[in-house]
Amino acid sequence: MHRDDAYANLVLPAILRDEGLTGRDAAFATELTYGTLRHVGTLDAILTAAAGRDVQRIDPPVRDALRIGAYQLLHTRVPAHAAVSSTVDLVRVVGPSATGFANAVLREVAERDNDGWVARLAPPIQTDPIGHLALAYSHPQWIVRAFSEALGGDLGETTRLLIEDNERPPVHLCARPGLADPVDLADEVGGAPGAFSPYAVYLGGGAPGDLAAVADGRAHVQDEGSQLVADALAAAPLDGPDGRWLDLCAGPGGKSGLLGALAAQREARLTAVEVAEHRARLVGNATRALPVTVLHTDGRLVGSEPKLPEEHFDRVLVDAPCTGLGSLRRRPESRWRRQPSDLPALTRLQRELLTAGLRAVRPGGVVAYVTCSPHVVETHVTVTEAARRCGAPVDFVDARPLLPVGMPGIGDGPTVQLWPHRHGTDAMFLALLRRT
Ligand SMILES: C[S@@+](CC[C@H](N)C(=O)[O-])C[C@H]1O[C@@H](n2cnc3c(N)ncnc32)[C@H](O)[C@@H]1O
Repeated sequence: MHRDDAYANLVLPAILRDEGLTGRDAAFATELTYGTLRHVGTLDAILTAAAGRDVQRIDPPVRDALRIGAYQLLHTRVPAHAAVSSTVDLVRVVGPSATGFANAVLREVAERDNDGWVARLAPPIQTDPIGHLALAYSHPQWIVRAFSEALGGDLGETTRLLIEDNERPPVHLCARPGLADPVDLADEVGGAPGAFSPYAVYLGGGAPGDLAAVADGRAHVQDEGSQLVADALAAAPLDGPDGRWLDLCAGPGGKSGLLGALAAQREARLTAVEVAEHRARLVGNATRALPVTVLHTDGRLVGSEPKLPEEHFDRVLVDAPCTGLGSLRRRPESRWRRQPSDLPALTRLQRELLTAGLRAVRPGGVVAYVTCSPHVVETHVTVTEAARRCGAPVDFVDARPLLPVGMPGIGDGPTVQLWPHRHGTDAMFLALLRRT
């Protein structure tokens, strides 16, 4: 993972298959991999202290073995002697000259539990709350700062969010409207209907790729929050025609799948735009048999691409590329890959795509701007800037009444922010804008 910049959720299943690991062994290997990747920031601080030298100066294969060993010692019920000896056995393979060193470092790590190490190494919460939370809950400081800002500076809530990010989330399915009933689907897959989305099913366990309902297009894998924001766009009140829907950033096709199924029920047609060729193909697969036209092009070409005329569409979704800080639970390595320096290029693209969406919608039509990030620069700042610069009059629509009745903690409007620790969803942001 560290050497090749790979993604755990893509690489690990193939490795487990190649190694013939199944059942409890596969589950344990998965927990060690995901857990170590999530906690690596804190583990590295602990290993640096235990080794008496910067962990970055340890030979990478030995360093990775030590991280896995420290994770076992501090976060699992594996007995300390077993964690140390299995890690030393691993070091014997990847760096034989370092076995004595690894043994000494891990014995030092085992001297304290995780809380003991945090108490020793983290800066005091009173003087450096961001630094404290970053070390205690293994997130980069800039991400903790961004979360805290989006949560109005509430450190208690920020802490709950960081804790939630370190948990493995359940898989959510979307029972496609008109094609599957969520209660029946929950029975079929041994899951439970979702708490908020009328289409959601929480999968109890097992691989979603093996499910007949997913294979035959009655359902797809999709976070419940993603379902809610797509549904809110479809539910926004509209005067006049309602047959032309547009998804300007469609790949890999989760929201297009749900919008396409809703469009089928309402005799509407969805145009799904995606700039990356392989992702456009995924959108095609995800929307087979639905009233969806996939367009492999740049969404910013509204007005110059003949199939994307200005003032043409009734409902437009701009599910913009973003840092993904709202779905760190699902991608254990991503918090360490993302950098604050990613923001300027991303926010510029977000602004340009939202501006294009606002040009594509007809007067009276609705645009939903969505990110799976709660970073205020990607949410409120982008929306305000795009609305100001788009050159057309736009109003905010209060999105809250378009979420399920009584759903708590979605913000003070007119935009909506969902949270893993409040709703069990990814941290989806939704702004609804109407061209006047
Ligand atoms: C957040 S993802 C969309 C997720 C998707 N709506 C879903 O629910 O599955 C953003 C997508 O926008 C695409 N994208 C990036 N720049 C684009 C552009 N200029 N025009 C169209 N699509 C773009 C990315 O390739 C990526 O697939």
